[in-house]
Amino acid sequence: MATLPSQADAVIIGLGGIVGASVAHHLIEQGWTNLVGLEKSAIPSDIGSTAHASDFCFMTAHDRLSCYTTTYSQRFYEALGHYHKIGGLEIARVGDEARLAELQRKVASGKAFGTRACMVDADEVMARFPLLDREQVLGGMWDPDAGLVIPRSQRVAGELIEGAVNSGHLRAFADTPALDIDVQAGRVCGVQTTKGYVATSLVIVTSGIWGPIPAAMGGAALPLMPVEHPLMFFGPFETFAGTGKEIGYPLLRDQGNSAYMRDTGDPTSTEGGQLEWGYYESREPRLVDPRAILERDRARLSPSMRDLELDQVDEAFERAVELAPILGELGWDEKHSFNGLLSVTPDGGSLVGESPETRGLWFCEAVWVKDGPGMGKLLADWLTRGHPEIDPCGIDIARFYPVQKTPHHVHGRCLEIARKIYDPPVHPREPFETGRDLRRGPFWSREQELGGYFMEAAGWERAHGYAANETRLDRYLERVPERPAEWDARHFWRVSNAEHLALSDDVGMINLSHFAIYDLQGRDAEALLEWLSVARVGGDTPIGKGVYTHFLDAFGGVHSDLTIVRLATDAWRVICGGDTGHRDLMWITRRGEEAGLTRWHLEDRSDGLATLGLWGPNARRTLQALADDPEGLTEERFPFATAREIRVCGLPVWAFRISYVGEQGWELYVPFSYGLALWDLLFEAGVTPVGIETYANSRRLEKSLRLQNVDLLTDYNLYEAGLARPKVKGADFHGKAAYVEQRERQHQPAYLCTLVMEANHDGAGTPRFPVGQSPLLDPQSGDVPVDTLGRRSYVTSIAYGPSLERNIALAYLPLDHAEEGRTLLLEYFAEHYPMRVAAVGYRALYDPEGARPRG
Ligand SMILES: NCCCC(=O)O
Repeated sequence: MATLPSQADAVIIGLGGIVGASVAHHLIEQGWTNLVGLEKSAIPSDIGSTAHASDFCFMTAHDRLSCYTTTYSQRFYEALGHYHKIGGLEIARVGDEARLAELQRKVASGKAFGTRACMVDADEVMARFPLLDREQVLGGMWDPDAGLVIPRSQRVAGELIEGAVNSGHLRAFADTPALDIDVQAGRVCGVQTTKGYVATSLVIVTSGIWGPIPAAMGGAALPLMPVEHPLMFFGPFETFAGTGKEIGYPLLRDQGNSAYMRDTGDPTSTEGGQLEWGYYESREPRLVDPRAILERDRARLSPSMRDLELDQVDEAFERAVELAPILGELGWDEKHSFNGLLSVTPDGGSLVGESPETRGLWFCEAVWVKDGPGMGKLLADWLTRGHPEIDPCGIDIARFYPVQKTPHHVHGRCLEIARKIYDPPVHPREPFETGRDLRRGPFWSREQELGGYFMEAAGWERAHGYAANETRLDRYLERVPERPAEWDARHFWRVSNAEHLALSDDVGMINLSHFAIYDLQGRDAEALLEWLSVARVGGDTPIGKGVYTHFLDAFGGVHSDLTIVRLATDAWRVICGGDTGHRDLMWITRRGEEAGLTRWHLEDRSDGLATLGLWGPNARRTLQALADDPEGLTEERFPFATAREIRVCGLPVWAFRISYVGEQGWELYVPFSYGLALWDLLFEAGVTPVGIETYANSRRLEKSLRLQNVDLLTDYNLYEAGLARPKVKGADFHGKAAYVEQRERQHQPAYLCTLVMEANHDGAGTPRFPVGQSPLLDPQSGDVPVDTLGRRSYVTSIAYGPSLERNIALAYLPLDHAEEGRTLLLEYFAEHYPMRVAAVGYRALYDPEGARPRG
């Protein structure tokens, strides 16, 4: 038996599944040579989710990263000779028009993110999968590249590990659980195992449903819960007996019933295979504590294969038989049917990247078989090059604030996600029901009284509009179109657009308490912020000056979009969006450590300072009427992009003259205890409360303002995003070399453009107000434009702008399409809407000269 080495460059905990094996394979491919893999069971694992997985690969999803990792994985399996591309069907049943519409939306996502899915009618569904009752089928989606990992992803894991071991760069240890992770001064130092201790500065946890256990050993919280997933087998099913086929029909998803189905041809048997039917419990999913998973010797089949109770599936199974009567005819194989455990997370995304709690503790968790090799590649890129080739913001473990990783929060959200794995179609604006009322600004009680329509972001409750404004602003509602299509109007309140107009006519206040606010001070604070920022924030930057800036990754990709205000010679206030705030915090601390800049102190003010945006042509007049020093608020004495302390009827307010809504005004920062008083003063002075919808969507799009992780991604540089600065600052900064190289190019491969919808009526004459990310098509070719780096054009943000009376969108277009006046087609629920390019690069459509905020 091999002896555990005393030292390794990386230790993988949970090597034996498809994820651990893929991570090892891709690290070695990228030059890593001294890896140790620990597996508590056999190699490949015979107890984890890989061992019982159905091995499906459906290609198409509503998010770009998932399409990227699945496409990579599919090609990877195919190249190994372990992929059977039989295609996949997703069907809608008769009477379920909403499901059919969802499939149309999915086809559009496939176009946006690079898969080949298309709609098919009921006859074609039947031709491809003849086991169904034709009377039940409304139509479907065909994913031609979908398929099955054959013989098994478990076998692929075994082959990858064998190859890695044979390369001499991986030492693999079966039956070797990790007992503890040695962490000293916040850094991983080694792993204690049943076979001894191995020193290492890098641990990668790929333990699947057990992931939270090694995470806790390393001092980290991993927000993941296993959930039961019934899998039933019927047969023998003889259609493909003796044909040599391992699977005969395509994969079939019946999401309206939260179920899927496939045949297992089993060419090794003359009796044939079986029919497999799987179900995602959407009423009462059964979550399992990872610590309560049975040990191997106590489980009938395996720890991740629990016994199935028929009452878990009764109604769904009846519906399954309606669709596929053969399931009722073939006998149920009780002995081999089971409840497979799989991982769910609080937002449905995988958990990848370095733990915020412990340096050197990395995760690649909550990954499906269809994404295993893709995630392995992504993680290897991240560890080797410093960043993956696709922005990992949606899977980065650092996206969660600590409170979002507490057991109560995780349980509620995981339950919601488990219900949504297949059903119902998830709306892009859909709020969570659990984990609400977690973080509330001091204005919350007033917002309640006004009938706030609350949604949640980063734990904060934010009103998108106020019911009370429906009568106060009824004159504006006349100028705001109704949204007759239910999907377009879902989780949207028309009054928000009336508030938008009222703010621009007079003055409004917006609760911005969700901002993440970090005050930095100390000897290295200036050097640190200068090192991270594209813009100059130190040096001769005057005290009180606010600077809009970006943090770049090493390749010049846009990682953070934020504002930094100099508070004193050695102190700065860093203001980030709530959604991005925790990742920005990790970026500041970790890049600082790496640069040896550690003599600074950071105070997180996010829960102590509430923010009200006061904006509109009458903002100054209103504030002057309340301020202790009205003359101090004139244009001359309080210029744009400056900040200082003021008193508002005696209340201590830090006022920052800035605008994200294209109007004159201030962000007013106030200690929480004074928040209600400030709100009441402004309200009594006649200021209209305006929901966050205006700030985050409608006016943002009218001003062509980009949102990090939505329009701004590390996949694109600042020149492409239209946000590069006129001059490159002299001092060095993170990503500068790439930034300078990008600047020297004559053209960029793509440009972020602003587009307006020319005609928004669908084929039935219904006006549409698209939501979500949709592909753009070239009207000549009918294809999505693709730039020279292979990036596809899709609408990153879209909203109706009531001041312009148009749907307005942002999208990256390749150089040869980024041309003002050019028209592209937006695909939305299978219909096409002309979108005219109104601006290439950054130029606002509302008040393009920017006169209003400076007025
Ligand atoms: N558990 C098998 C995967 C099913 C699916 O991809 O829909």
